[in-house]
Amino acid sequence: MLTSLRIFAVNRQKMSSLYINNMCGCKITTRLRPSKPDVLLGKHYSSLPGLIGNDIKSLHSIINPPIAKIRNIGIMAHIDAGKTTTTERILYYSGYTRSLGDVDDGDTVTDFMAQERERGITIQSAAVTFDWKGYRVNLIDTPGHVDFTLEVERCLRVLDGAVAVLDASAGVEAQTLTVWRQADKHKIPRICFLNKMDKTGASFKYAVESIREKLKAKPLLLQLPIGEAKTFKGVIDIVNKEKLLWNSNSDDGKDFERKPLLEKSDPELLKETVEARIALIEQLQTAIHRVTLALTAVPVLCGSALKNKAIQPLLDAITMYLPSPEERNYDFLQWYNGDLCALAFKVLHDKQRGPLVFTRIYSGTLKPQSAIHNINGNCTEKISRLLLPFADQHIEIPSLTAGNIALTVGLKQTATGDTLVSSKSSALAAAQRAKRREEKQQRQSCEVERLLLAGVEIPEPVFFCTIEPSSWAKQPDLDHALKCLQREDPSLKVKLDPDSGQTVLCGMGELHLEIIHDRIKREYGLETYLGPLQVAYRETIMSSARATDTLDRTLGDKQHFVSVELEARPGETPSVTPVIEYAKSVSRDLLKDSQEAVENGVHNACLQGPLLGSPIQDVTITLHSLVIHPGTSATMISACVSRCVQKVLKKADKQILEPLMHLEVTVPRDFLSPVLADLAQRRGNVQEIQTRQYNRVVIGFVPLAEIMGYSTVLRTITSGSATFVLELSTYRAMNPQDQNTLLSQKSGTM
Ligand SMILES: Nc1nc2c(ncn2[C@@H]2O[C@H](COP(=O)(O)OP(=O)(O)OP(=O)(O)O)[C@@H](O)[C@H]2O)c(=O)[nH]1
Repeated sequence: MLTSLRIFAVNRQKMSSLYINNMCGCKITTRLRPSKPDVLLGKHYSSLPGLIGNDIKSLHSIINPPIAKIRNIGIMAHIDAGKTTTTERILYYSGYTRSLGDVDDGDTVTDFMAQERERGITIQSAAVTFDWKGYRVNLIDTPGHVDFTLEVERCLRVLDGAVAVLDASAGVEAQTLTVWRQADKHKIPRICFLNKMDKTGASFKYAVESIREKLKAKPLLLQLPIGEAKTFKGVIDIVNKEKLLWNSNSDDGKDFERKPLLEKSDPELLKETVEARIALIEQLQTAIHRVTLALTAVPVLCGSALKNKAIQPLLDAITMYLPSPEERNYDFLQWYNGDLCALAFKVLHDKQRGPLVFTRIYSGTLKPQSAIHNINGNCTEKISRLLLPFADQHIEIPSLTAGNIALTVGLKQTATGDTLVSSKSSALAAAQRAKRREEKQQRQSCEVERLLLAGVEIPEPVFFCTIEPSSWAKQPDLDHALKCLQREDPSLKVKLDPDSGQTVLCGMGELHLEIIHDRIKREYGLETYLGPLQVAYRETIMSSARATDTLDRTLGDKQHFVSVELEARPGETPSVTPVIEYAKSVSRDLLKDSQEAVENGVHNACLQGPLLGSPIQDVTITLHSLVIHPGTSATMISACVSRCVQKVLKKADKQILEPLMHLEVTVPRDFLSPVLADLAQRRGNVQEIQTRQYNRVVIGFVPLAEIMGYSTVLRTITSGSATFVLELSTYRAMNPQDQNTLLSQKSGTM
């Protein structure tokens, strides 16, 4: 369909240098954009069979390509594996950028997005649309840092396929494993790209072996490298028995002679052979596609993004072997019967255009100037404009069908992770269909969950700190900024400290909170002060206790009377919220009206434990007796229960739980000793030291409280040669000595 299109060009503006270094050594860079000479496409590359010609931009004007021609893919990688460089090359070869960006020069598309941010126009790389040989590819950004694993997970849910970029000199690394597991969870077909084949230490064999051993995946080698490290020149296409060389000086390389079938001497034989060969290759490619979709094997390709080698075959593999949206089995689609069902997977705030919502359409059609119903928010909103996020241009379009990624303008309530349908009645009809087709025993909430695509579990934040504006007058502006940021990022929690009245930010890591702080300044122009970073502890009890409490109060002409007796004991199974039980002696009739108030009281009391005021977990509360006089308000019932729970928790043996982190440090062997000595001082527990080529990988556990600011120390003791990945493993009971030290510190007696 050809339509006249309105194009919003996103301005590129040169900005001054900004460099934020974070805990794990990954970086956000924006620097002055130097003008770079255009680099020619690899001349020796020839396309694989079965694909449409080279008219890369032809689909730019096609708004709704056939669904079979759509690929929604993501690139996942360990820090520094080359995700950005590979993305840059992909955008260049697909024709949407005219010069090659370089992460080391700070002039990549990602950088220009950060520049946009500096100007207050928040256009980030949530998704970039481009076309490759007749296919529409939506490349969805997946952040590489562990602080953003939630964001990775959210993005994975809108992908139909993914490319795992590996550093060929390191093979599978910690973060590759994490995102691989997440992709397993969402059953996403993948291909592996062994990048950095030009790098010293690059080993195709080693990297392939690590896929087999660490990812427990079956590698399907589609290519072999021609040379390794300094001698890397190109790849062999195993399926088509072709050499793809990017070095113009070595164009031969045939080591056996082949006698060609000639048109002149054997026309019939030649025709038959060509047909048979095409059929064979088609069959092979279908088989590769099939096993990739079934997740029984992973096609493996290799190349060097930095040296501009083997990116085009990677693009071909994306379109050939990764699935189209209609090949994915999305269970919930049956409930919608072709009606609109879409997922808002990223919300951005643009100063000019207001909230921009990136949306994946699963079924039905999205149209501007139309109302949609947000199931999570239970609200109806209007989309004013619909845009296609083509690289750095946003194209206004009249409609978009299932399988596509759209950028919507006008949705003011929608938050990241919300499910959008055409109307409330459509949501109800879908719920009815789900109900009818499900077995009767299944609970209503399961049905609703299935209808809501937003099934991402948000992990509890491990860090928190207070945040204050420069003056009280700015507090409403700060509240507004935090509200917007929370809509974008559900892993950011904001609460009010009940004692001090201060605003508290809770996040997934040091970097997460640093970035929030930075964004408040850049995007909302607010100077704020962060309090010291604190670890989110939890509390539990180690013994049972019983207590009673009575509340007898007259307010106005009303008398409120509650008497309660309850017991707290350590929970049998881990649970972050208290398990509530009712003894037989408690009247069921009385409970009918007061159960909600009782449970609110228990939950409120468990938010602040008696030792540090941290949330209580792994506890069971049993209500043994409850007396309520008629006319007593729910607030009074909750207040009495809450007070009694606090009393009983104080009586029991109390225990602080601290976050224990899983740590992986990759360090050159010469620096192993200082790293181990330093970890020993941090109450670290080393489980294993692996050999990875020239490096050693230290794997172990360390309490979060001991690892704050680790990046600076690690950089110093290893001369900047080590990297590390930190991830929450569990909450662990502190030993009595450490617990006493912590309590003394907190109470200021130390
Ligand atoms: N030798 C070599 N270096 C590469 C290659 N691809 C990327 N690099 C370098 O590796 C470093 C990291 O590259 P990026 O593209 O920023 O990697 P990334 O995975 O996006 O990194 P994060 O965003 O920090 O996770 C840069 O210094 C790149 O120049 C490659 O094919 N060969």
